[in-house]
Amino acid sequence: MAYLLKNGQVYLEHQLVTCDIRIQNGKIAALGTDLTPLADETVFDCTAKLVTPGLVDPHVHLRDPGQTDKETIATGSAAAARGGFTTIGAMPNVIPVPDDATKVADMVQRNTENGLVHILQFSSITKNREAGDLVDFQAVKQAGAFAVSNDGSGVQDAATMLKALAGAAEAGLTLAAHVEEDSLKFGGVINAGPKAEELGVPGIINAVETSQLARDIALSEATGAHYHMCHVSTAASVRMIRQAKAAGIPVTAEVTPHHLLLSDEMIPGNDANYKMNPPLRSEADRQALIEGLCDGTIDCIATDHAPHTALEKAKGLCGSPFGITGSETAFDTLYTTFVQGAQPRFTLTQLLNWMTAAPARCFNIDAGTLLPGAAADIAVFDLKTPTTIKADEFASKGHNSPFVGQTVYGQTIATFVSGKLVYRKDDAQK
Ligand SMILES: NC(=O)N[C@@H](CC(=O)O)C(=O)O
Ligand SMILES: [Zn+2]
Ligand SMILES: [Zn+2]
Repeated sequence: MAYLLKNGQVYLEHQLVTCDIRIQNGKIAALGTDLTPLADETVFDCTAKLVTPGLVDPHVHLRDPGQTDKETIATGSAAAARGGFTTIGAMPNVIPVPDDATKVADMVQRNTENGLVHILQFSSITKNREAGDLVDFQAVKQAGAFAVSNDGSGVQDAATMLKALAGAAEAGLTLAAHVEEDSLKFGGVINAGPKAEELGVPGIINAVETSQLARDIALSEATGAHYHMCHVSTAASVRMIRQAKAAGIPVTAEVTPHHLLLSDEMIPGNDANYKMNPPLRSEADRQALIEGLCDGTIDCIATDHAPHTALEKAKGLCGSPFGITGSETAFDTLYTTFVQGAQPRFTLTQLLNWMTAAPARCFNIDAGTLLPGAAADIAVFDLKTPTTIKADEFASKGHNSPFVGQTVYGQTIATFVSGKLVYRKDDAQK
């Protein structure tokens, strides 16, 4: 299929320009004003719409294989497409864990066969994501892994982390770290603080994150290996990353929409849709995350889309698993609060950079540009029409989102992956 996207507000190399985009053979064929439709082209009127490189989300959980009651590659990638994402990184906490060349190759094939968007596959860092043997990083890279992570748990042993960083760097793979010191967790379910006391539930202290981050920064310095921190949640972490970067240590970091938008004070009660790992922290932490993103300490935004079943999430703060969905609410909630809101904190181009080129840079992904010759991975957003987030409209199987019921701007109108229309709002509504 060939398309001509007419007259959009196009995010092009860090600027917004009004222009047309010609899509031919899965690629951006031309940009220009007043391009005349060719005979084989379907014209899309994008007047007053935002047209951007498809969003890049380096951190999602697709649950497939192993927990397909929560999500599948098909539903998780459809959720990504509905959120405007065209490239996602799939975490390896599936069953079996992709921890060798055969299992990674199998995942890559499943992702290609069942995915609606480009799905990049993480291998684990250690065998079965457990203490013990490291994965053969060269082998999993050859099998198609784009990065390594034990997400869902931190690597508890320092020597293992040292060797993992050195090995991943040697193989040319980014190591993405879930940073959590198990011995300091003490059964916590939300942030330690007044809210946990009010609700009478065990709290998670900041040092669960920062104590391991301090170790990891030291190990990144010792090895010279690139270290990417997943879902930064505390002000102290931001400070430590800022210092590490100033010292020339090759650290990058991501923050989630929910840690930017919510603090533990906003937890309305015993509601598991506010339970995730790391937990929502204090308002001061939230403000530090916003500042860290704005000053370049935090490099990019990643959703940590973590679907769970309604049955599991009905079990309250203490009984339910950690995690909330994010793919379908990331752009509109962030845009509405931080760009379009009464007290804007980001420009639209900043937000788009953090959701396209910046994550692509952290992981060496070839995505996030609309220059001619690039893959036609494109999202079209409506910034003008308010819409209410409804769980029954999610493409994800997971309905565990604290943002349901919010009225937002920035809903996705259309998503193209390699020139193929994979999501269109009008079709979804039929
Ligand atoms: N973030 C979460 O709360 N949960 C994630 C695991 C993870 O990202 O650590 C999950 O897989 O459910
Ligand atoms: Zn994690
Ligand atoms: Zn995760």
